[in-house]
Amino acid sequence: MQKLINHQLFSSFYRYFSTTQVQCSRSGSSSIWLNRQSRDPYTRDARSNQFRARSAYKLIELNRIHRLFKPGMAIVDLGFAPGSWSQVAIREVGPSGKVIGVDLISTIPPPGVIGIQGDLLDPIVQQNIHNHLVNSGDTSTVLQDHKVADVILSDMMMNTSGIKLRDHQFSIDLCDAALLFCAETLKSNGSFVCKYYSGDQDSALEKRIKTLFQTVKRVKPGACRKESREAYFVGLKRKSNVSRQDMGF
Ligand SMILES: C[S@@+](CC[C@H](N)C(=O)[O-])C[C@H]1O[C@@H](n2cnc3c(N)ncnc32)[C@H](O)[C@@H]1O
Repeated sequence: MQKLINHQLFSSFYRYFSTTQVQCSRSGSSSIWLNRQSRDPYTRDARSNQFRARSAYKLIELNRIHRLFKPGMAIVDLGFAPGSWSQVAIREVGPSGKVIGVDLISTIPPPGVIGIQGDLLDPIVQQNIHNHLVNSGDTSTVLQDHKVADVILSDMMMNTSGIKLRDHQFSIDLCDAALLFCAETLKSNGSFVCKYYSGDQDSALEKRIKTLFQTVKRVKPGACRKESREAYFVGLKRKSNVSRQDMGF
């Protein structure tokens, strides 16, 4: 928990730092970036299929391999802006399902998706998600410990700084926050997808995920940039009766 509090204090500094850095580096390399985008098949496909971002194809591939979604499911999409994962999820679960997207950034959610602006690390935001999952949407009521989501997705990350250690640590903290949220909210046998930036703590994180899920896979979908350290953990079949202590928190 102390780690999460530290993370909260750190995040406002990090947001400032990373935004400033991106602004500086974009101006120097914008033509290279634009050139790469125009030649990228995922960017082209995303545009013609009206996805809000090329990252839709990462989730499409993960779903093709692991069959995460079924019609009628309740999905939580952590770090959903601009919304391409939520577009994929709502298409898969259909009108009888539910997709709740959460992000620090204010974003108009895709049609059919419930959007919540806030920080996953904020307990009020977590309560709000929980309330939407059980239908009331009433944030004044503190609900009991119901496990109600079928799938929890986390593509959470701030702009990367280019400093490997910092990006890795930051992503591991976000994965831990998402994993703890799974422990509170995900149904038995439910699934988890979590983005991480690879580094020396990958195996320790994998071990924590394995305490909560029967099967854990590491996947680097084709749409991830080859040069990027980004990859995903997929946790399948959530075990029941696992405590925070069992998970090493
Ligand atoms: C790579 S983007 C997600 C892209 C999205 N999956 C899509 O396909 O459109 C990562 C998002 O995570 C969000 N994020 C980072 N930390 C967060 C936090 N603590 N709580 C909620 N959202 C967070 C960022 O604001 C950012 O919009």
